[in-house]
Amino acid sequence: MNQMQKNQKASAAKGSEEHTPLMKQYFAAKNEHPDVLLFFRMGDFYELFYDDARKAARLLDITLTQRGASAGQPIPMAGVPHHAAEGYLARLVALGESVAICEQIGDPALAKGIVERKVVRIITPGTVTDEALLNERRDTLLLAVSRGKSGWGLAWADLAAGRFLVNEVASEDALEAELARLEPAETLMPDEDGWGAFVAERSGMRRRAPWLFDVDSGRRQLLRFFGLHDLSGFGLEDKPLAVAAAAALLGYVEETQKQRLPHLTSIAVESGDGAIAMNAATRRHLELDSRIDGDSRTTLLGVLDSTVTPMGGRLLRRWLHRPLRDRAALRHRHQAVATLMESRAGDDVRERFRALGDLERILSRIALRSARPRDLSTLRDGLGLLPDVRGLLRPLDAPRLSALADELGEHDAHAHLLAEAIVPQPPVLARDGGVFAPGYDAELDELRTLSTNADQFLVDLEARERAASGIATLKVGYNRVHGYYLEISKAQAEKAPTHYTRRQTLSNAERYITEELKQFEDKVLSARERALSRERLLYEQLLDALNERLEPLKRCAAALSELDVLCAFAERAASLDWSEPELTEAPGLCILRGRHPVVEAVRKDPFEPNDLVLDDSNGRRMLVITGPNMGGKSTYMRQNALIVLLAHIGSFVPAARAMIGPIDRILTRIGAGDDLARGQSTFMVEMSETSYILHHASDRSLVLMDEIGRGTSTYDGLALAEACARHLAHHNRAYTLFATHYFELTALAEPGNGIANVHLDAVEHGEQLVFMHAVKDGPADRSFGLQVAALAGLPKSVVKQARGRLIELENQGRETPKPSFAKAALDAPQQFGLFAAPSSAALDALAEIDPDELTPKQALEALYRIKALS
Ligand SMILES: Nc1ncnc2c1ncn2[C@@H]1O[C@H](COP(=O)(O)OP(=O)(O)OP(=O)(O)O)[C@@H](O)[C@H]1O
Repeated sequence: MNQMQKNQKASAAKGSEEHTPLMKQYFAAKNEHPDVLLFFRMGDFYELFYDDARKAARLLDITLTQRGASAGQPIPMAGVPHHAAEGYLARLVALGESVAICEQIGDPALAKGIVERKVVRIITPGTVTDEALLNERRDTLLLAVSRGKSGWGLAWADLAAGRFLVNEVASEDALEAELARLEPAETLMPDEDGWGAFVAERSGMRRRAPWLFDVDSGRRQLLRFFGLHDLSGFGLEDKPLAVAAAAALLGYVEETQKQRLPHLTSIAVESGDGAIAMNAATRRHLELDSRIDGDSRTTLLGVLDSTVTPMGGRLLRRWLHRPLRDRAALRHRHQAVATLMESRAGDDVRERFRALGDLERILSRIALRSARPRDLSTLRDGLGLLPDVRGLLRPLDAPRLSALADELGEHDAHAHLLAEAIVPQPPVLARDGGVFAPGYDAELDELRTLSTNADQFLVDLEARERAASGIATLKVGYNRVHGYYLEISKAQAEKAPTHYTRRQTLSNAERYITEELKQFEDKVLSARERALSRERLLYEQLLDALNERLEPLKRCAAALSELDVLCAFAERAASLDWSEPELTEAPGLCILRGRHPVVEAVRKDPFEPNDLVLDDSNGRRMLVITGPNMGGKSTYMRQNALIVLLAHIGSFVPAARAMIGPIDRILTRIGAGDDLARGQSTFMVEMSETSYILHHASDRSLVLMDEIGRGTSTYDGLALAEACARHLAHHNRAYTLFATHYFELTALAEPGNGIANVHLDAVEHGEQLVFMHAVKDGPADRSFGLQVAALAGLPKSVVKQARGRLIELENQGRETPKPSFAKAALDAPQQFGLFAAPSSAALDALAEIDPDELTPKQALEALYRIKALS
């Protein structure tokens, strides 16, 4: 029980007799929903009390006041206006808070005592479906995790899109990777000990009673929910942990939404086998869609996402986080992109899509019966585009595009229905009517005619009564409370005919009703009322008709989303000069004139393209990359990973040519900007990420290692870096890019052992240092560390002092033999010339010389000789 609950319980218990009836009602509702903020409807406001009020005041920056006292204690209170509640709810949900909405149920005017109130809905970060509470371009997921002997079960649902998926994973690492991929807004877990911090400390975590994750009752629950006899159709028979998670998730959704969920019609298994595996660290390091500094534009998604519709944008994000291994499917995507680009049909489709809207979420709202009139008009306009889009796709020769054209389906009847039913620009809310077009429903038209003709009747009546009474200023009016009236100014009131009955007295006028006006009022008002209820009925019927076609309509929305993404790929490829990658069956990576898509996009100066060739035949599986700070090592490594990733989502790539063999994983160890936030030391994180890589990399994995070992003392770091490099090269045999400042590691490269050196260069122009950014074969010959430090604005005196010390160190290094730690620390048997001493021939020659015996000329010649030997 948290502090808030204790306070409230104490306060409620202290003197429940003395609590006002209203507060008793409040406590009853609050006790049922102790863990969420309770929005308690009072007239035009939602009020929050006690700790809820304090919390809301803090989170929403609203005023904390007091509402009298109950049980002798002042009641802290904060409130938000009912009409503006959506904005506040959106902020709370974005902060990971859940809110129970307690509405007034009865009519306050009719209630004896206080009006009845009831919690009608609980809004939680993972279950929201209201347009205003959702991020347009990001899936909002609710996820449940179950735990068993064989691993973990995951189930996640996107209620706003009507998707429900499950998976099982065997290791904690895989669980963490899935959480990083899916980024759920809310996660349900059994309330038990022993969860890793990456689960237990996630924001939006909700602990639930462990028995809610029971497999057997979970299976029964799923069968009941989907109305099935067995779960084999979903492929869930041998996935008990996934079943348990799915049932826990459904239970929570039913509990909070308090309504049916007809749009969750099936569960799909999304196993990890079909995707290129990327762990949480890799997703972070590659800055796919977020950066530590929060600038999402300078991420891969920021550059790549030129989708026109929000649903296309969301699909692209999903693709980016789940690169495929199915090369046939990828080739079909590449071919579709090439065709859209060459034919320019992509541009035409995109043009049409600008009017498309978010059909995927609209269909969910139709299923949940919360669709608003403008959702229906957007759907109408979207369906109206289909013939055109199909026409654009038909002539194109690409199997995926033909398949998508088919999946769009035929929805003419429903397009027609909507076109006939809805006025061109319907109102925001269905409540006030005016949604249905004239001619759609005869009964509605008749009722509307009645109220329209009423206007003429009133004009006539006014004229007649003026003439009969002789009061020229008499006028007919209407107000909500008193209905229709005849108004006469105070001065003329005496002339009012006797059959006028007084209805209302104002300071300067009297208002009357007549029998005729009363009859008219009943007829018109009831016509209006009946027209409104007729519209409500028609609205429900329209939703019914659309719900009958929900599945084909959902398939249509999915096909439109995919088309949007493929067209965006075509647009990007054309605008950014990207080329079609070749997915080869032969292993290896050959990327010619590759570029970093994000660095290229943000740089004002041209980007220097670089090649990467890794395969067995040329003896290069690992590149040791050296070069100055700022030389471009990290950029080079990441650009190759991003190119591989882009190829595996179906996009073209920023390279002149890319031939890419089968890849099973992308693994990275780069930088460590967010380590402190994660409560581990920089070095600890570095080592645990490295350990993960050494345990998981295969000969089909692409591994990036950036400056490993730098987090500890030089010799420890160097020893570890070399041992890891050797393990990766000889044991994992992964395709590895290994950037390092330890020049000693360049000695790892030997003919035939799969390791090669490349370097990046800089040249000094007087005081200036110019980075070439070109990757060249061979090791770097110097580091320019001090020059870069000077560029960074280190005080001149410090740089000067460092330069002096460097010379000293270098001289010492030459004199003192380096410690022979390497053999002991490294696990590999081979001996590498780690700290290659000056060549022994040169030393021998030096030993033979007696300087006292030499003339200056002989000394100079000897020096040249020794230099040649070294
Ligand atoms: N191929 C390139 N063409 C043009 N500019 C580049 C290229 N590669 C890198 N750069 C520029 O150089 C900057 C530094 O690159 P990067 O961070 O990759 O260097 P680094 O060698 O990894 O440095 P450090 O060793 O200090 O981490 C980049 O931010 C980018 O602006």
